[in-house]
Amino acid sequence: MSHGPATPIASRPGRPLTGEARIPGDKSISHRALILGAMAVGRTRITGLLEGQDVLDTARAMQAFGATVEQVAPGEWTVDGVGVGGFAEPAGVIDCGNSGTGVRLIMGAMATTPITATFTGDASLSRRPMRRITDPISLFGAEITAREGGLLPVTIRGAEDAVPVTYRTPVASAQIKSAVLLAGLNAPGQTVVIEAEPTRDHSERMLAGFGATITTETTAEGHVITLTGQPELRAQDVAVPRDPSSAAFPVAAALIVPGSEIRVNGISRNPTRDGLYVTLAEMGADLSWEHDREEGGEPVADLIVRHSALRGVSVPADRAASMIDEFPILSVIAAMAEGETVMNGVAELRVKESDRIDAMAKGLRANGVEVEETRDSMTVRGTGRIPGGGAAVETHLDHRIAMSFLVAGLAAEAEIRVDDGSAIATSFPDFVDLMRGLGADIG
Ligand SMILES: O=C(O)C1=C[C@@H](OP(=O)(O)O)[C@@H](O)[C@H](O)C1
Ligand SMILES: C=C(OP(=O)(O)O)C(=O)O
Repeated sequence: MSHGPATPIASRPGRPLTGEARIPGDKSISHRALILGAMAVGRTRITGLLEGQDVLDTARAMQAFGATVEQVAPGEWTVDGVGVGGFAEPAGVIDCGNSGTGVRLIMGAMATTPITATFTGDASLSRRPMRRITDPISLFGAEITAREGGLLPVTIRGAEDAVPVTYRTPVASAQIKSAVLLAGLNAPGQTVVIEAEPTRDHSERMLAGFGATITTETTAEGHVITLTGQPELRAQDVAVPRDPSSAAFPVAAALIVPGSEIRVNGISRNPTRDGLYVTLAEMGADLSWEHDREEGGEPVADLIVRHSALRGVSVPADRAASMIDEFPILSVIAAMAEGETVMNGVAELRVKESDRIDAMAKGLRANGVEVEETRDSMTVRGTGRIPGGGAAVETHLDHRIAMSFLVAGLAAEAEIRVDDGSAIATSFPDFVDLMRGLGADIG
C-alpha cells in the first residue's frame, strides 16, 4: 500500500484507565493463516483475522498468486487455496507495504515454484535487509535480482527443480525460519532449519495443523526444525488468538497511569512470545492471570493488570527473541520505573520498521528521560517520571514507536506528540479508539 498523509497525534495525562481492552487478532498468525490457506487444498476459514494493513497486503498478495481470498464478515475470511506448488505467476508487482513478515514469508513461499514475482514495499520496508531471505532461498535454486545492498525491489525466479536445504539462521528470526520452511514445502525431501535461540513458533504449529510432517528437537547444535517436503496441505478452520504484542500497549498504560485497572482477555502464553510479561513480573508489575486455556492451537489466558510501583531490571539477551517487538514499549515502562533497566542483545531492533533503539532513545531524551545505547543494548534510567514537553517525536513510519510514545504521554507531566500516527493502522487499526474507551486522552 502506498503511504497516505502524515497524521500527527498527541496524548495527555488524565484519569485512570479502566475497563476491558479487546485486543485484535495476532499479526504473525494472521499472515500465516492466509499464506498456508493459499497453499492448501480446499477452503480455509479464518476467524479473528487482524484486519491491519500489513495483513490486508498479504491477503491481496495471496490473491495475486491465484488463491481466492474473501472477507465474509468483519474478522471472518475464507481462502480457497491452490495447493503446494500451485501458485500462479502474478500479473503485477507484489506490494507488501510496511510489512517485513509479509514480504519475507511470501518470498519464501513462492521460491520453489517456477514462476517470477517482483516485490516492493513502502519507504520503511525498502530500507530493511532482504539478503537474510534471498540468501537461503537461492540455496533451493531460486534466482534473485535485488537493488544494491540486497534491498527491495527484489525479483525472484522460483526454482524449477528445487532441492531441499539445511540452514542455520545467522540471527534469531522467525521470519527467516518461516521463509525457509515455506520454501521447503515444495522441495522434495527434508528441509532443516537450525536456530541458536528459539523464536516464535507459529509457523511450526500451523504447518502441523495443516497436515505437514514437522518436528522440533533441542540438540547441542540448537533448536532443529525438520520439515518433510511436498505434503498435501489440507484446508483448516483457523481461530486467530489475540495479539500479545498489541496487548502490550494498554497493559503498559495501565501499569504506569496511577489508579488504573484493566482486563485483557485471551493473551497468548506461548513461551516464544511472552518475554515482556516475564520481564514485567520481575519489575514488580501487578499482573493476575486467569482461565488458562487453548485457543487456535495457542495457550492463552486472561490478564488483569493494575497500576504498579516498578523497579528497573536487566533483561537477558536470551530473552530478546520472545519479546522482540515489545522493547519500544518496555523502554517507556522503564522510564516510569525506579532505577536502571538494561535491555541486552537487541541489535535486531535496528533493522525493524525503523532503527528502534535510535528512535526510542531520541524520543525519550526529547521528553526528559536519560537513555544510553550501544549497538546491541539500550539502558533507560528510570526515575518514575517522564517530564514530557519535547518537540513532536519522529516515528519513521513505525507503528510501535508511535504507540509507545502515545502511551508515554498518558503518564508524562506534559502532552507528548508524535509526528505521524498513520502507521498504527498496519498492526492495530483500533488503537486510538480502544485506548479512548479505557479513558485515555489521545487524539
Ligand atoms: O515471524 C513473525 O511473524 C515476526 C517475527 C519478528 O521478526 P524477525 O523474525 O525479523 O525477528 C517480529 O519482529 C515481527 O513483528 C513478526
Ligand atoms: C517488526 C514488526 O513487523 P514486520 O517485521 O512484519 O514489519 C513489528 O510488527 O513490530
